[in-house]
Amino acid sequence: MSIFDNDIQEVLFSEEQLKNRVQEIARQITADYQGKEIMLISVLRGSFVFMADLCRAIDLPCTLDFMAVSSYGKGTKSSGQVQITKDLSEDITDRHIIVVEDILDSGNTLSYLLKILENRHPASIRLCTLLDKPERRVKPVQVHYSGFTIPDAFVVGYGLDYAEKYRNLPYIGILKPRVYGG
Ligand SMILES: O=P(O)(O)OC[C@H]1O[C@H](OP(=O)(O)OP(=O)(O)O)[C@H](O)[C@@H]1O
Ligand SMILES: Nc1nc2[nH]cnc2c(=O)[nH]1
Ligand SMILES: [Mg+2]
Repeated sequence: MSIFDNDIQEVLFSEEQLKNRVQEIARQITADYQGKEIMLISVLRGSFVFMADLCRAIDLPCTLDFMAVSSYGKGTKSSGQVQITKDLSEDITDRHIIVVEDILDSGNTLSYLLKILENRHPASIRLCTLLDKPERRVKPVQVHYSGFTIPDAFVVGYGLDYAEKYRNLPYIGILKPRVYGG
């Protein structure tokens, strides 16, 4: 139960389902990178909840860094203009990077971001996204780890916002269109 329940049309993933899937992804990453040290890069702000759960379930030497980009502003459609509002604190040269995202939608954010990071010459770079909305893709993006494929609907919760709200909802749900005037 949450004070936001009334704004949610349908629960897509419960807390339990999210927890189980995050653990599966973490096990896969742990197996794939045996003998290596990895660096997780969380794309703020949406991925902070996923990052917090994922990193604690990965059993590898691991460093963390954060980058902030924004293209949605207060709306439900990508502006197409991706802005870096905070860059990394660490050098990623020769590091094994996993970019951690909450959602891959049009692909505008990640195609832009991955290009920038690749130019910094990491040893390797992979993308881990909790949600993927392939129907909406405008820019192609290669995904290595994906939690769930979802339909074309605006979702909130578990870090994902609408106009900065709902990030603290413990589950992921489809927002009622009346909430954003859709
Ligand atoms: O594939 P795309 O269409 O580019 O959409 C995905 C991006 O949109 C959201 O970020 P947003 O710009 O809303 O910033 P936020 O993480 O601070 O909410 C989300 O966290 C992804 O980064
Ligand atoms: N909250 C939220 N942010 C997004 N960014 C891109 N797609 C979405 C979505 O469905 N929900
Ligand atoms: Mg957002």
